Amino acid sequence: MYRIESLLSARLFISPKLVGNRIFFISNLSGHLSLYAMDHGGSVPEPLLPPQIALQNPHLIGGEPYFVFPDSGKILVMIDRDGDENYQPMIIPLDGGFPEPAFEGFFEGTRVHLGECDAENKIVYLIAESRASEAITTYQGNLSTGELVKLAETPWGTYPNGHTADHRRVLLMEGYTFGDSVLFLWERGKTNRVLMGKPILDRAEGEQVPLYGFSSMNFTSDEKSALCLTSFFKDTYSPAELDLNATQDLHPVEVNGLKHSGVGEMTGIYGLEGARFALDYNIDGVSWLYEAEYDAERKEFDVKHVLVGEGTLANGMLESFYYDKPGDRFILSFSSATSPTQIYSIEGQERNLIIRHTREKVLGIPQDLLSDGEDASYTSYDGTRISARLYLPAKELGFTGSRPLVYYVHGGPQGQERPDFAWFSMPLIQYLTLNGFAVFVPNVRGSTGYGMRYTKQVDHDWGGYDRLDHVEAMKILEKDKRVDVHRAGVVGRSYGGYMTLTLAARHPELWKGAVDMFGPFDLITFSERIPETWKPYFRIALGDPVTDADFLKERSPRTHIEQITCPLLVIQGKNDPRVVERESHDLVEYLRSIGKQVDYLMFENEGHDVLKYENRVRCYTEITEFFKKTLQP
Ligand SMILES: CSCC[C@H](NC=O)C(=O)N[C@@H](CC(C)C)C(=O)N[C@@H](Cc1ccccc1)C(=O)O
Repeated sequence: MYRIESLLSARLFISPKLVGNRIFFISNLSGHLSLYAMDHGGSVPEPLLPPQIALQNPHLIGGEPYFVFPDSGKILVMIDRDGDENYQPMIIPLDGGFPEPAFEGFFEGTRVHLGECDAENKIVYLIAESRASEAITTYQGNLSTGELVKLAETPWGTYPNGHTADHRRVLLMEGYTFGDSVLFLWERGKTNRVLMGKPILDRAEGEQVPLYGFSSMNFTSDEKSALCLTSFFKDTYSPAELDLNATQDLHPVEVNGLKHSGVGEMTGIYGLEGARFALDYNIDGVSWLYEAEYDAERKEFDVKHVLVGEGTLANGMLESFYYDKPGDRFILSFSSATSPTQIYSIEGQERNLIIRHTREKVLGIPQDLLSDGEDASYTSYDGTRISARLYLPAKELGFTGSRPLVYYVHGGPQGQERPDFAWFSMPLIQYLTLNGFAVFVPNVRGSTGYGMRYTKQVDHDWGGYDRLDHVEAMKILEKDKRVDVHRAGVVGRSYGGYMTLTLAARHPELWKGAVDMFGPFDLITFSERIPETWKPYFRIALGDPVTDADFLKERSPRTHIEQITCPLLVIQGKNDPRVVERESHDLVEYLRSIGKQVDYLMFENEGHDVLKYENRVRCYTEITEFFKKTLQP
């Protein structure tokens, strides 16, 4: 008999930053996420925020969760209220304290994201979403003077992505849907100029434009061009150099000396110092990070060191890393399917000094009783390769016979399930295998991690071809004697919750139980209830609730839900701004009105996640007990 408390005793150690002799990090040491600091070399972590403040999961924030400004003796930290995602930039002293609004409360009433920060010049970039209209405004802020300069305001939002050393020129990216973006140059005192792409308002009705998939913009040392990541030359993304004195002038850049092989994407280029960069890759979910030097003449990167991907830091996921320029060191958070998040620093000129700063463990359960998972990729109905993993109970647990199946669907939809102990799903997967279940985790079309074309396939097709990939997976799993597909349950959060409802309603013969965590039930009401600033994106990526009403109705779980035959458990956070509580409430009320079996678990102090310790214990326990009851392991 294993307890969920064993898995949850492994606390999160994420978003570390190394400043002088101090390691700053976010952790749930107290039962909810907060900000801490400890000495490099070891000391008892000190809380930097009062105990009643709970931070959001950095993965959901979209931008920096906090930033340290040592010379000003300040930390800028993004704080919401119990998951409502109305983040406000707040200031605390370097050694902690009660947060005060930054910029004299200028951002009150908006939802703010913290973009790039420059500790030396005390410059920050902030993106403020209106809570009343479709307007997103981008600012450059000076923490020393309190000055705020407006860089742009659009319904789509522009995200600062690279700046010159003096911050007089900034690259702004306006994104419409995944990969479809336009790059602007902001220059102090001048009108914003398009560098790459065609702004949406200049496009003819139905006009097809090239997808650039831009990210990771970095000005080169001479500031005449920018290095960036793009899908323009390679579907799985590659570096390119953009001439800033011209328009639409992009050149491919090679990378020499990579050590990994396999299917995946390049995911980031980060300027370290001068011509030195960190290059980030995601190879079938596993992280690789290299240190490389850029040769501007040859337009090539030469890898100097493997930072993540080999040795201690192999076969797992890099949650985040931070480069400490004065100390020429890296600090990072890394986890795998069977090992919780740990903070490591990589030091020394040869990058061969790897120091582990935490000793988190799953309490009382040997690591070999956890499941590494195995590759279970398959070919779908139209020949598309679908990446997937199958987590089976460890042999030592002594389960015999074919195992009942829990089918886990990730969210986004443009997300990816990775060997990531920091994310909600991994403790659940491990707890389920400890209880005798097989857990199947696919990354169907629409997921990130397998190239731009793969990811784009779910745009304006929610519950379409991706649904059929799931149905196909169930046919393939039927042939695996280790798995009993006749005792199968489905679970997912957010878009995964939507897909859970869709699969349970449209393919009722496949399931004996379903758990929907905050999934949209009715795509029209869902679209009307999301924050105003998200509506322009969802009108394209999902469908327009006015002009595409018939399509959205056909793709809504509400339209098919009467066909559901298995029991359903619905889980929801009261403060969720993305899929509001009303959406799950409507689902539960409707199912009860037609006599279907449904349980409702609603957390008063959660948003689009389940983050607080007591809630996590309850959530994982209820999901597992539900599947024990319905699938009989
Ligand atoms: C500018 S809108 C981005 C919305 C974001 N989707 C990103 O691709 C998102 O919040 N998706 C939700 C579903 C939606 C509200 C119906 C979602 O599935 N959330 C996931 C978390 C996640 C967020 C972003 C990217 C991947 C996963 C979840 O909570 O599991």
